[in-house]
Amino acid sequence: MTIYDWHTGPYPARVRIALGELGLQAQVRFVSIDLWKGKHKTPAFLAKNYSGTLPVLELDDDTLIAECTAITQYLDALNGKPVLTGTTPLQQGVIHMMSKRAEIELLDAVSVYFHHATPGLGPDVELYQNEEWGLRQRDKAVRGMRYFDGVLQHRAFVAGDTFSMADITVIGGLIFAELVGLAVPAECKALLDWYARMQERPSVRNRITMSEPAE
Ligand SMILES: N[C@@H](CCC(=O)N[C@@H](CS(=O)(=O)O)C(=O)NCC(=O)O)C(=O)O
Repeated sequence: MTIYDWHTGPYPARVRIALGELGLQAQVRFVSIDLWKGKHKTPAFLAKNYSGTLPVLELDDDTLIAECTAITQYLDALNGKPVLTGTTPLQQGVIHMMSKRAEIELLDAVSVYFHHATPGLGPDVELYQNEEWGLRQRDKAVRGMRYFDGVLQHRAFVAGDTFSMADITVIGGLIFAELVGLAVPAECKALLDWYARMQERPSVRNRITMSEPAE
């Protein structure tokens, strides 16, 4: 399997953490796509992912899977014993809901702030920016942090009593928030305590050191 990504990216972190949790790192070859130079928007890469985003998983039969949730779902199902996306219909439903909510209310909101209300990837890549929209999404992301703080006041993990894909998506959101200097409100103690625990997981600590042959 080949993964096209950028080693420090928040969305790529989601798949790298999933690979670490599943012990699949050795089965993956990473190829760097330099999004700071707009290499994710070239015709060659758009042919791999219409959306022009990272990461993309390419299987040995040339199948291409984009979208972090889809890639995680595929990897988690490989050995028939899912540990990240749920083993019962109820778990699968709740994990998918909380992961999607983490995308909408936190991770994607921080991403829009980055691309629209900061220099983002630079003027050659950010061809359209709307600062007001970016600032609104920043405020939405902080509300999302408060929401997940409330969730984690009552449960050990984002979707229940075990670690799941939903935790990985919130981790991605907080990685992106750190990158853009968007601090978690100090009063969000449950979220901050949970994040400190998450950063102790080897899959989170070691995500960037995975072998990284540049393209
Ligand atoms: N919905 C996609 C979003 C992926 C995404 O936005 N990836 C970022 C990579 S990173 O910023 O996290 O490194 C990207 O390609 N951004 C480039 C761009 O949006 O132009 C997913 O979940 O995979």
